[in-house]
Amino acid sequence: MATMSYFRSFMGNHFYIHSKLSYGLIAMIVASLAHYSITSALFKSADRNKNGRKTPPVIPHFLPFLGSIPWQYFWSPIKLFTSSYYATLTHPFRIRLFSKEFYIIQGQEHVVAHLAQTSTSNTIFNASFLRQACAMSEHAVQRFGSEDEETPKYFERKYLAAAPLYSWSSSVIHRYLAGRTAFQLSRRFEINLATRIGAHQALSSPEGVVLEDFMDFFVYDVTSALLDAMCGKSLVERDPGFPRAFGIFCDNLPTFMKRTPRFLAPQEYKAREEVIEAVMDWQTWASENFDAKTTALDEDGDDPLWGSKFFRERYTTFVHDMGFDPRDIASMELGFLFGASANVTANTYCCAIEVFKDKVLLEEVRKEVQSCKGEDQNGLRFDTSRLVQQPLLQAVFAESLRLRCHNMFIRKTTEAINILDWVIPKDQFVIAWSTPGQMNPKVWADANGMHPVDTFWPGRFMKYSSNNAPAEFSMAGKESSWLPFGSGANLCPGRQFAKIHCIVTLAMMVDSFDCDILAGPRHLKPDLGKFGMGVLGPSGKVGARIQRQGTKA
Ligand code: HEM
Repeated sequence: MATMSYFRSFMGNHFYIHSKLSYGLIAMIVASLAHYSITSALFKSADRNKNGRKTPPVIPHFLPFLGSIPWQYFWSPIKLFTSSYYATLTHPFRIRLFSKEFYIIQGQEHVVAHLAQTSTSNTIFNASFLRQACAMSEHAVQRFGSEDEETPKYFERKYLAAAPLYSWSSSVIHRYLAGRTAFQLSRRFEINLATRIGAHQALSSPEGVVLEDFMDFFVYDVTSALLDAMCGKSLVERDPGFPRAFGIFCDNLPTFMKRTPRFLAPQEYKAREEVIEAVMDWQTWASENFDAKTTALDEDGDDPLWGSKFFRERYTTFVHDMGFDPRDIASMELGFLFGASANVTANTYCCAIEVFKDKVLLEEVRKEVQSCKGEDQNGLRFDTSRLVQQPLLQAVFAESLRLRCHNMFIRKTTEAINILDWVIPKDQFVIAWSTPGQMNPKVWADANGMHPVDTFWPGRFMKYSSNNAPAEFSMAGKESSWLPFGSGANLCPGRQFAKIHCIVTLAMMVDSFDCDILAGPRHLKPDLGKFGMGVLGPSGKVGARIQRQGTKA
């Protein structure tokens, strides 16, 4: 009897617990479906408000407390923006993650209007970059973000919503990368690169050499030519290992930004330490040896120790006048060198691979390069201003960036803003990507579907007229869907130099080398690990056989 009643009571409890669980589960499913239906209905109605000011709706989701996580972003981000539900959205909306909300801007006209805002701030990105990637001390990062810092007297504050030091530093950079100083930088780069290519070991023997990693040419020759052009020869001369360590540093931005523990990436952290030390050593040495009375300056005020007035003056202001630690200023300048080199080198590398891979394209590029040759008394090989106007070379540059450069633009509103007729309140995170526009088939597909948008085809940027006139480079009507350099208020100040760097390097290479690319499609696929952080280089090592031009059998 006792056993029976125990059995009955056990079964009764069991059913009771089970049915409670089942009811709970059913209730949760019903609540989730109801929540999804409500958020869907609100989402659909958000764009219907014709009275002007609209609020970006929350993306439909099932679980009220969890929100919506676009998982695909983590393994296939380009597809997320090109062939998922998110790709169909053409207006601003909100994503909710636990208790946080982010505003996501979709639709090209909205993205461009968002980037034009001057009252949104990117300080949060700048601070994380300096702290996490460039290892600047917390004290210095705080000073950069402080509204209480005073900038030098001659400074006119920029209209952007940025703390005084960011704003000042940015305006000095804009000045350095414009007009005559930018022109001189380009010339120095061109001369340095010509010298390095001329002395290249691989080209001294007619058989040429096989490079296990084609990127080595860009790290040791192209990047060194650029560093020498910006900083003078002393940075690399004082630490000949700098280009290699700098290459590792640039290639590992995600490692630092994600704060990967040091024991998982010892080589990467070691490389970062080396480059910070090297920049500090060069700057300290230049500061100790520069003498305003005796050091020779050229007609632009540049000197051989600092390479340019730009670095000399920034050091004097930050270290001598404002009392920053030289190591923190080395971190800051490392950040600048990263900005000036990482994307530009990766894009030029990708362009060289595309051009050497396609023999028809190579011959067409060579014809353009040939038409711009002419030695001047300074040893420059090309008429650069003519070279950078060549249609196919420009198209190669633009198409590589369209396909490979994926930027995430993250801002915080400092006041309520209007993005066309959508209103975003103060103190909100607003995010946009360059990807949806750059991969939009409606904008970029060719008429007969021969060149899908995920393939490299410079013809997208060429305009052919019917009356046998030469083809022209054209971006007409597509500008808002091509945002590798951003747009509006924070547009990249190095974009003109980036074009010169790419086209001049390509011209010198095709004029000097024959080159076989020794890698299959698997290795050439974009490295999605850096998605959102600029140009995606190939995901594997790319071998190359290079040989002096014309010596190939
Ligand atoms: C292909 C090459 C390049 C790409 C794709 C690129 C892309 C960008 C992007 C997307 C931004 C931010 C725009 C925004 O937040 O709205 C930016 C900013 C910046 N870029 Fe570039 N860039 C390139 C080359 C260069 C070069 C060669 C230099 C310097 C010589 C440079 C210096 C800078 C600086 C200093 C900023 C920050 C500007 C400021 O704070 O006002 N960039 N770049």
